[in-house]
Amino acid sequence: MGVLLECSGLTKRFGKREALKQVDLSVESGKIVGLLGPNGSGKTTLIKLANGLLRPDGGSIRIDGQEPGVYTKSIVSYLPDRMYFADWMRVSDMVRMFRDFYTDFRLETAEDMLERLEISGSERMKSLSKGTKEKVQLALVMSRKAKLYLLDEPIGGVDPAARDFILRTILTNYSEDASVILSTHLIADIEKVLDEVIFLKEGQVVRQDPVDRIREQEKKSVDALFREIFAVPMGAMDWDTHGREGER
Ligand SMILES: Nc1ncnc2c1ncn2[C@@H]1O[C@H](COP(=O)(O)OP(=O)(O)OP(=O)(O)O)[C@@H](O)[C@H]1O
Repeated sequence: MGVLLECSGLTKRFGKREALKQVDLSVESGKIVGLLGPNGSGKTTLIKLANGLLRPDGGSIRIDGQEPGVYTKSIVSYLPDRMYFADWMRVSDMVRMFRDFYTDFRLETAEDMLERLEISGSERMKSLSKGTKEKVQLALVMSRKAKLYLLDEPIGGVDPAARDFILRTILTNYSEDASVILSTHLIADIEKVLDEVIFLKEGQVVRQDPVDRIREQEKKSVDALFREIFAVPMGAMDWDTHGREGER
């Protein structure tokens, strides 16, 4: 299995803030990888760089050997952290848009998934709940036969029962030589499907390991390890008796 995503010295700045600092990492094809880290650690920035929505300020990022561009967009299926469609559209319009846009779109897969999720094609996006909109988007993104799926918080807004369906959807809808990179805060829910994890802290990779190795070496779950590495010291905040943050 070859390397599908490779970052070398990857750096991204927003003004004076360094969102990513000299990131080196590689992801092989055939893996489901969790991109994990606290708020502001650089997960979305990395995903946007991989998708060509941002340009690096230093270092490089390559997908299937190429810098993000026309070719990589044809093999990457991207679920953004925010909605990007017009509210007036019906679900069926969205399906049609994906079918027209992407030659690798599998119409039957999309229709089957939406049916299982009990989402009708005639529904207007604006009439759907936030979680249902997310399900529609994920169903469409996973219906492409891509080489790399970049999913930014794919289960953030959906209820626990639907999360399992979505995880199974992710597992069953990518081919063996494809990879999935997903960011999430819901580690306990998702770690059972992950092959590897990448921990990001303040724009740097602090750990990249297969999940099995973490369980073997650390004798704990990824969720427990994450909580340990990223624990916020109790003394960092003082709370007064009314539950408000106290003055320090
Ligand atoms: N467009 C922007 N302009 C300025 N700063 C930005 C911009 N996008 C991201 N940042 C900053 O870059 C850093 C990394 O942000 P990013 O959104 O990648 O983090 P994240 O790990 O995805 O966070 P979260 O878990 O909260 O979604 C943060 O400090 C953020 O404030």
